[in-house]
Amino acid sequence: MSSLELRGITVRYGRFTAVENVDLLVPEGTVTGLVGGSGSGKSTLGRAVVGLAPTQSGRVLVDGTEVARRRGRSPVQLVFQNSYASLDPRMTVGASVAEALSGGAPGRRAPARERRAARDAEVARYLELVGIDPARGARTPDALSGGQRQRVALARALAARPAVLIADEITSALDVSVQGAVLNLLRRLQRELGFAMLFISHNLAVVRYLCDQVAVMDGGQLVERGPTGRVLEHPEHPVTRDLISCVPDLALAEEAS
Ligand SMILES: Nc1ncnc2c1ncn2[C@@H]1O[C@H](COP(=O)(O)OP(=O)(O)OP(=O)(O)O)[C@@H](O)[C@H]1O
Repeated sequence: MSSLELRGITVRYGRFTAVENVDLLVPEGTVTGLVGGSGSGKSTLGRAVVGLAPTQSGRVLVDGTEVARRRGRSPVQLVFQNSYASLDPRMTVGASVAEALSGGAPGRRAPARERRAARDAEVARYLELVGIDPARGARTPDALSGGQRQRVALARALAARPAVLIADEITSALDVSVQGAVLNLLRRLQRELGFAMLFISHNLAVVRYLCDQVAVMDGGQLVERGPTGRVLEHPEHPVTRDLISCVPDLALAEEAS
């Protein structure tokens, strides 16, 4: 089980401050939903965690150790809304997953044939884990549906054995019928593998389903955070109330409580 801690993260695009002094803890093996209006800074914060945003100041810690000081592969993986952005269009999806594998037996000294067989078995294992027939590993991303591509993007992220997964609107480009399947899969894998997850979404119903805690952003700042039930049923900040009032079922739940 792993945890993610952000301390004083500030991100600027030129003179514009997109994220300001954000502190956030995603406790061991739990899921925090990051919500907020369009342009509030959610994606920028997610990208800052993996070093893809121009972070001005702040620290990212995984299991109490600063990520920038760790050696080797990053313990944090990011999956985007656009699965095309996560996968190289020229590579087979099997090769994309293989590239992300975090290594392991057999060692460098093993014969090439043995190493290749072990790698292929690992790739098949990750594709199966996300419900993709390993035979599809020989295809390129354009030969898959959006839902299948997003599953492969997830397999690729998990193949790196992340301690932390940042999921940025990963189902919003999918049909509603496929969204449910991908969310169920994500919830099952998160529980089984025990990684901490920052789940960025504008869909509060999905956040209620998946997240232990919710953090609300507005204008680059965190304005409210707490256990999901408390935040969604008894919101304290006007921004949170506004977000909830846009979702009829959640608004009714709040009125009833
Ligand atoms: N590369 C960039 N250069 C300049 N400004 C940017 C860049 N990326 C984002 N911004 C600005 O930073 C602010 C936060 O954007 P961000 O994408 O993080 O918001 P968001 O909460 O994820 O929004 P959405 O829900 O619409 O995706 C916005 O005002 C946006 O225009």
